[in-house]
Amino acid sequence: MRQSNHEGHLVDWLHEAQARGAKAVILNAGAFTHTSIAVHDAIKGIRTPVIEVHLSNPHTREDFRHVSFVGRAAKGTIAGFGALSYMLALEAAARF
Ligand SMILES: O=C1C[C@@](O)(C(=O)O)C[C@@H](O)[C@@H]1O
Repeated sequence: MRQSNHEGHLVDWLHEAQARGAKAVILNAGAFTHTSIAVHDAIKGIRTPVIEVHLSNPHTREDFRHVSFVGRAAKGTIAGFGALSYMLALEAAARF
């Protein structure tokens, strides 16, 4: 598990995930979810499936959180279940 406040780290780690043969990436991109074309393009640029995760359900929050550049590129999204969102994403990653 990795954490960074820097968008470029997320881009680099997505590329690294493919280079290292990761089975999947579970990604909570935080506020970059709603702003980052760079993260969107990195997800599109790798074959490794990316599962978008959020603790909260962004669709029940402010309008600006209703757009997800990550979600447009991800295999699927799990949101709104708090920490359980990560467990559900792990379960999904293990099954495909
Ligand atoms: O940083 C965060 C947290 C979040 O990704 C979540 O896990 O609920 C949802 C985002 O909208 C927000 O910017």
